[in-house]
Amino acid sequence: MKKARVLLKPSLLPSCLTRAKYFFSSVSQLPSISHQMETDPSSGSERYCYDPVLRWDPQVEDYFNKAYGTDHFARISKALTRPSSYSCIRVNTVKTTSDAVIEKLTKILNDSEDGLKLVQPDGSSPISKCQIPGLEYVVFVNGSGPHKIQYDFGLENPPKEVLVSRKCAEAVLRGAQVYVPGVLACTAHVEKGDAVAVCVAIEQPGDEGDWSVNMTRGTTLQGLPKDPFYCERSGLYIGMGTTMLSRAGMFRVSHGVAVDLSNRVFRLPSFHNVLEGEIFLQNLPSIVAAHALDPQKGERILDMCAAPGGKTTAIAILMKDEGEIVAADRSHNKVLDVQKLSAEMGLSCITTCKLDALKSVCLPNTLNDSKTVVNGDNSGSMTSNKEMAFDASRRPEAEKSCEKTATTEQSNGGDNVSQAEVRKNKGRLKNGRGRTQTQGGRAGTSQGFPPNSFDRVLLDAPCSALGLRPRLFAGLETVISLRNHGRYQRKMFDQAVQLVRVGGILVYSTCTINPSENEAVVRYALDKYKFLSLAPQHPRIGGPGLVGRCEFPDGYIEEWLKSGEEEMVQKFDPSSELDTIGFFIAKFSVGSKD
Ligand SMILES: C[S@@+](CC[C@H](N)C(=O)[O-])C[C@H]1O[C@@H](n2cnc3c(N)ncnc32)[C@H](O)[C@@H]1O
Repeated sequence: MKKARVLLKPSLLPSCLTRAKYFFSSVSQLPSISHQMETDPSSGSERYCYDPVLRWDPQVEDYFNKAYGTDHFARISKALTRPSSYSCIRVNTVKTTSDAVIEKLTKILNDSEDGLKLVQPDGSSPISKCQIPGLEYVVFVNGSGPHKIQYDFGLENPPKEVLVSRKCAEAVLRGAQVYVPGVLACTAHVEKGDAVAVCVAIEQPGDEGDWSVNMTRGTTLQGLPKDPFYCERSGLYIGMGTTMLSRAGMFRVSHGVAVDLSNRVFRLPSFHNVLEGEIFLQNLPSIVAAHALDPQKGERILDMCAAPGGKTTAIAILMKDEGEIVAADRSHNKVLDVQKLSAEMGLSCITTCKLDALKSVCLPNTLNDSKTVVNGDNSGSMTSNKEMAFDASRRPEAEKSCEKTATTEQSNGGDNVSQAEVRKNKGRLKNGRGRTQTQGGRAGTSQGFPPNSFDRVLLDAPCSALGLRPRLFAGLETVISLRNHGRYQRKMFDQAVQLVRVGGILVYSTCTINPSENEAVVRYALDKYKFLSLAPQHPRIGGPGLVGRCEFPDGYIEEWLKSGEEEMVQKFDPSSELDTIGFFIAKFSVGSKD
């Protein structure tokens, strides 16, 4: 067995370890996930193993190599192909406590076969409470891997196989089952109950610089070198399991588990449908982003790109469900997801609306034309509005009329309504239709909000998502598309900055490692809006941002942070000891806008 590789530059270790000190007192028993697996060519283990190489567009790779250094980027790239070695659970403290959740999860794991596999080498529980001050409501469940799977076949006698899509494999590596829609191909004559090796089909380069899997669903595999995708599957085996359906069944039915993957390269518990409403599976940096916003009870907060509502609900819990959070998203269906999650978690301070973040600011001359509607889902928050620091009733009538929130079509048919009607509806909805009954329905459209109408704004921007783990393919992003993400985010930022009141806070976050969407957006913001300044974040467990600039071969110059700014942001590096997704958080204080 080769030795585990050191994942951090030695010079970075002291500061990272200080940051990680609290964290690691709870996640200290994690088996290393950087072991290279033993190989034995004669047994086919070079082929039947998990050792993926993440493919990038060459220019993107070049850009990231310049930004991070070649060795560091190679480590990031490798880390992205693996799941984080633990699951992070945010406890809904409005409903329960970490201790109660730990007790319930322990029982659930003890009662399940899979739970036994998670018990740590020293026999201790894989479940622990986060030790970072202020984050005691976060619970970790350690997983393990990569495990060497005994496929028990040599090259002469290949295993029966099920080939799954990349998306399916990424979910399976995070602990999901292999569901029927994810199956692309299967060996001939597979019957229900057969032992199969599960491998993944990853996009391959085409003749015209395109990428595709190029395989028809239902393809028959023989396990022979003449199989389609034979070479490409090498090193892409994610486990061994038992088929729940015959080959014919897998391609006939539309849903259900295709393979019970009992022997996995990575073992992480699945929390699907577990303790619904009491817990939420969320990456640690996302929880930290909600803390960076530092929401206070009674404040009025805008979450501009809120769906599915992970951060919205985290913010609501930090506010003890007192105040008003407007959770907006461009997608109608996704807004319904936020409503559903809020209801499930029993949070009443969340108002939802469909709103394009690029049109979030409604200017005074549009106010007269705008429609005002009531969000039945927000009936609870209407009550708590009375206590709000930024009380809607104290805002000018013109400002209030700018808002139009969820379920409105149901209450007023989407027509313009008077304020009196609005208030009447609020009361009716509060005592009438239950929150969950609004879910089936509709998300109202907002016309935007007046400038300076929020105490705090979170812009958790749509991004290239190049920090998400595990990721098995990254070839579609080009330097141009990466720049375009940054452009889109800057436009959203232009809106966000107008909506925060003087003295308020704006948090910008992404789940990508791409500096064009992180440091370059911060540079843009600080250079354009002189009234913004970077604010300290608590807790600060991420690493520093990138200082400097990048000159591209086409002459484009991208400016990043200036010296002294790097420690004000949090950059979560997937290859660091924290073992999180790649994530970026910048917090801005809004000074006088004059
Ligand atoms: C990174 S996700 C947000 C995740 C969310 N904050 C959470 O923690 O659960 C980005 C979201 O932005 C939304 N989005 C994309 N473009 C948008 C736009 N122009 N206006 C509003 N939302 C947008 C997407 O629908 C997506 O739900």
